[in-house]
Amino acid sequence: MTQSVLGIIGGSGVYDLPGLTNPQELAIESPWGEPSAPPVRGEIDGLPVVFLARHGKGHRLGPTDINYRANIDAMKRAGVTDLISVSACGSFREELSPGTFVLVDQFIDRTFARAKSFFGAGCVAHVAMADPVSPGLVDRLEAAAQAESISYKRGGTYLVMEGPQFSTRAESELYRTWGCDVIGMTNMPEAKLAREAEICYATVAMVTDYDCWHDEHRDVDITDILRVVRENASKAARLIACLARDFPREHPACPLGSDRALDHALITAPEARDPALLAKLDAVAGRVLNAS
Ligand SMILES: CSC[C@H]1O[C@H](OP(=O)(O)O)[C@H](O)[C@@H]1O
Ligand SMILES: Nc1ncnc2[nH]cnc12
Repeated sequence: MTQSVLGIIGGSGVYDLPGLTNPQELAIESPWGEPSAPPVRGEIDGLPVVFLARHGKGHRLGPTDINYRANIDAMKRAGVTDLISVSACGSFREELSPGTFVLVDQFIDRTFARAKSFFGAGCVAHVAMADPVSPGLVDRLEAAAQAESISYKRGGTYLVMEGPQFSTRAESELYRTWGCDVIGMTNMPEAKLAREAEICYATVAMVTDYDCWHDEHRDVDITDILRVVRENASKAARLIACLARDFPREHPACPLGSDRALDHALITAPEARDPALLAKLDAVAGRVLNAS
């Protein structure tokens, strides 16, 4: 049996987790570099919870500067089995107004300046990403949103742009024609890396603005985003507290197999593997590497 450890990655405006009892900074060293901040481990109603501020203390890091590999590796080393991203996002739909929480189920990754895999020369792996979000986690987030009377939408496609500049109007219109629902700058490669690390992943995308396509709303700016995020922070804290309270203490097997994503993903023959890379993969891929 694997004990559940709930991980929370807090995005813009979410720099700590009120309600975490006995919080302690973990001094985790990752072979992938520096995480954005030391993960903080505590408990909510007896459930172990690990919080990480994605942009670091004082929002030190922009979306391209974040070491996504170090963050996910650190969460894996902290024992996280199930990971929730709490993120600000722009909306591409009239009905997804600021304040709505979107439980996204798809991503389009338009980022281009980030390390996107733990694997590569010396140990190649290809994990499935058709369904990037763990449906069991979304079920629990939905139940928590209902219990807390938080306005939410289940399902939606999150376009991940490189940033840090917001979209041009032409880009915003283009993403709408693609059927995207929301836009942000951080959930990729985070979701891909969580999958490689066999951690179940889901996103709560908190709508803060209408980007720049809407005739009757002014174009997105940072002041508006931070105002809405601050208004939403207590809702996000209630959602997480409710999720944690009702979360199974034994990690439930992911129906998609996210938590066993490496079972058939490694393609490099054992004799062709690079020992230096294998050493860095001890946490992320130890389960399968130690078995073969
Ligand atoms: C602060 S405005 C843009 C910034 O906010 C979102 O960050 P996060 O996903 O960490 O909440 C968005 O992705 C951008 O990085
Ligand atoms: N409109 C927007 N574009 C990209 N990232 C965002 N984060 C919040 N709003 C955003």
